Amino acid sequence: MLDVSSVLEVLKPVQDPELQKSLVELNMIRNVEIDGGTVRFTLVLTTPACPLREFIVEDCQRAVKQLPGVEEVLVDVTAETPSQKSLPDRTGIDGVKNIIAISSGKGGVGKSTVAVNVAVALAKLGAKVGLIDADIYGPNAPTMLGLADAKVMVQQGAQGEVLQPAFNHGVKLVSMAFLIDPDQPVIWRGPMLNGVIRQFLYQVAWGDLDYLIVDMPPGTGDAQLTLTQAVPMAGAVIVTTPQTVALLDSRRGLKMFQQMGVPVLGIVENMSYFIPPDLPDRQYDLFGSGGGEKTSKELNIPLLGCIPLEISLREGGDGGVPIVVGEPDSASGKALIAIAKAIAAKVSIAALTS
Ligand SMILES: Nc1ncnc2c1ncn2[C@@H]1O[C@H](COP(=O)(O)OP(=O)(O)OP(=O)(O)O)[C@@H](O)[C@H]1O
Repeated sequence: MLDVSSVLEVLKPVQDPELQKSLVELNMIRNVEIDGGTVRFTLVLTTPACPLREFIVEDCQRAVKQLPGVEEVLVDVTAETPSQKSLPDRTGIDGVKNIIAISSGKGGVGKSTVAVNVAVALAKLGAKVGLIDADIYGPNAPTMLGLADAKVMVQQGAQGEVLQPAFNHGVKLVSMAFLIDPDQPVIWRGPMLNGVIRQFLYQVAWGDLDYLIVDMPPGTGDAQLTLTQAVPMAGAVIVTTPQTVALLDSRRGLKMFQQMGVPVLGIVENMSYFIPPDLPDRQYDLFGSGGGEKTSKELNIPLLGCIPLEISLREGGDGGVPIVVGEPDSASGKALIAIAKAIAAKVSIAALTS
């Protein structure tokens, strides 16, 4: 007899491939309905950016089709991103589920490019996303998001004055660039940074967010400490290039996050190889190869992906149309979308298993 409990019974052995637990036990199968030979249910994933969405749906369909009398299995897929656990000594942000730092040991390795494209890719996949550009040395996220001329507006909220973030490509943005005078030397900007980071966390009308991405200044300075001491973080991603110096610097960053109790979700290797625009099938290892993989193995941190050096990626950044929107099928576009999915998966696993 085809009924709800027999459907749940055959679905029990189907596991979330990353959490390695039963979908039924994780309460990811809901609203089972049976209409003649048609079985319909909702699969609630832990992130709209789930990289294994299709596989999970197929596994569910295969399992239910084993039941006699089933002709059709319809799966409605939705997502509820789990929230990172709050910590006794750190204050979360109301409505913001997961805060992720994008960090690098040194400047110019493509940290902002990764932060912006990951944010936009997650938004495109259906998540609610915010981005804090906390980089005092090169606050270029507004340009990359097509918001170079935007201003953050101050509004009177219930809790006093709040900043209204700028918005484009599905991402809410606040940036140091909206606040600083570009002609002022960087040395004068440093002292204001800590206060500004707190303001960007707690005095912005973020609304509900699945992910708040923070584009950090390079290195292991005060901004990192302020952030990791203030809010509970879902994790940090370290961007590096294949060059050894960049790798050494990123090790320092890794240690700092670990000491502050922030999980390091993985390493992203940028500028891994060069793809000439006129010879898109060729690949040149300009800075040597395999550095990210080697570090990932040595430090036992996952390698989330490798991004090629591609002219269209820089052009997308300069033109305010991130490559994951402008040319999602390019090599770097694909790499960045896969990295966004990998980050989302790691965050969900951490939230559900910690
Ligand atoms: N894989 C890539 N291919 C082509 N250009 C890239 C790539 N990654 C980054 N760039 C370009 O390199 C420049 C520096 O990148 P980005 O601003 O993202 O680095 P950053 O680490 O955030 O630097 P900073 O520390 O100065 O903020 C930008 O012009 C960007 O478009």
